[in-house]
Order: sequence, then C-alpha cells, then structure tokens
Amino acid sequence: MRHPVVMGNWKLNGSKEMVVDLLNGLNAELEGVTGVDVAVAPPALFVDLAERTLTDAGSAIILGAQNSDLHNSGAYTGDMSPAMLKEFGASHIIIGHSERREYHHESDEFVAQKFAFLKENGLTPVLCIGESEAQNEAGETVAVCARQLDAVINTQGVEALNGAIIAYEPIWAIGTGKAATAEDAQRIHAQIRAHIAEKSEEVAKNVVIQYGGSVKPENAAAYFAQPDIDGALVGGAALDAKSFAAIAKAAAEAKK
Ligand SMILES: O=C[C@H](O)COP(=O)(O)O
Repeated sequence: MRHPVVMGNWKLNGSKEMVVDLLNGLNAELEGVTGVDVAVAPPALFVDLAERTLTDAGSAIILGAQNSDLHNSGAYTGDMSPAMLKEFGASHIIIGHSERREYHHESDEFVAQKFAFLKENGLTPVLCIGESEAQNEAGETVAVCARQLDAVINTQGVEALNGAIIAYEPIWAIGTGKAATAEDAQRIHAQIRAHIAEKSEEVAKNVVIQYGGSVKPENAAAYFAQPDIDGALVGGAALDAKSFAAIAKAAAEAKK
C-alpha cells in the first residue's frame, strides 16, 4: 500500500509573517490527522524560518524546497545546493516543475541530473512531469510524460525511482482552475505507472504519483478516490491553512 503524500508548493509567495502564520495554522488544522504525509515547499529564503517554526511546534509536517542545483559548493553564483537545503531540514525537493522548465529552460536531461544529485545527497526528489495544452490536444500526453521519466530511467536505472515522488501536472491545469477530471487524471496516472512497470513492476507498484493542477478542497476527494492517484502537489490552495489541510485530510480519509 502506497502512503499518500500531499505537498504544498508555495511558489514565489509569502513573507516571514506568512510563513509563521501558515505553518502554525496548518499545525492546528492537522492535529490528530494521520495516514498522510504532509509537506510544504516554501521559497528558499524562508526554509530556515520554516524549519525553526516547525521544530518549535514539534510538527510532523515535512519540509521541502522548490528547486536545487547541481553542486554542493564552489563558484556557482546564485545556485542552491542540496547539502545546504538538507542542513536546514528540507528533504523533499521539487524538480522539473513546468515553470522552471519554461522560464529557466530546464531540459529533461538537466532535470534528470538534478534528480541524481538529490539522491546522491540523500534527499527525496519530487519529479514533476506533464504535457502542455497543445501536446494534450495532439494526443501526446503519455509520450511526453514517458520521455520526461525516461531521462531519469535510461540514465540511472528504473530503481532510481524507488523512494522518489512523481508529480503528474498537466500544464494547462496549473493555476487555471481548469483541473483535469479525476477519471482523466487516473487514466494518465495508470499509463505512467504502466510505463514504469515495463522496466520494473515492483518499482511501479511502490512509487507515489501525485496529481497537480488546480487541486482544491472541493475536488480533492474525487482524485484521491482513484487507485493510481497517491496524493497531490498543490499550488494556490496550499497558501491557505484551512484549504490545504482539507486536501490533506481528504487524502488521509480516502486512502485509509
Ligand atoms: O506545484 C503545484 C502546481 O503547479 C499546481 O498549482 P495550482 O494548484 O495553483 O494549480
């Protein structure tokens, strides 16, 4: 049985005050909730404050980050290292988000290198994959997801996916309110899992595949009722403690 993981990607939002308020609000909302791993990925500058806030509260919320780079030290101006993130308690690191693929021109190969470096540093990659609207309309969804996954599988072996998280995020559903239907998302998740199973049924059976793209308290339960949807990567709704906690609770309820 796969353990559900609900992660909040705060993107470029927040302030010191918001970090403390949101995390304390979440701790209160999630009191007594079991059966789901809840993670947050604040902007990098707030990871330190988030760690201190979570530690002070004795919180079970997992700390993550939205990106990392390919070196742990050296002359790499502006980079962020897995070792530094780890020192601040961040374990679940989002890579390959479509916003970074688009605005920072990150290729499948570059994302795969980040995946390997995170694993080398003992961190959990949250690997985002997903198609654009045009690719979706052209019927290329599964091929695009397979290509993005194969960048990892063909260089590091399918076992590299053990312990990692995959987040299927159709780009056209991100921040648009135009979420994929639960049935469509399930179909793609099953095809992603089947693609992995071509290399290893065991890895495919165990890997957590989250859905991301306009997940809200109102639609979350329908996603989690699907057998191949193991959690969610949440953007907008993760900025509100009650909304994000409601999504996490829906996962705990559906997967028990
Ligand atoms: O990483 C999260 C996703 O991009 C989803 O964002 P959203 O929930 O605002 O659509």
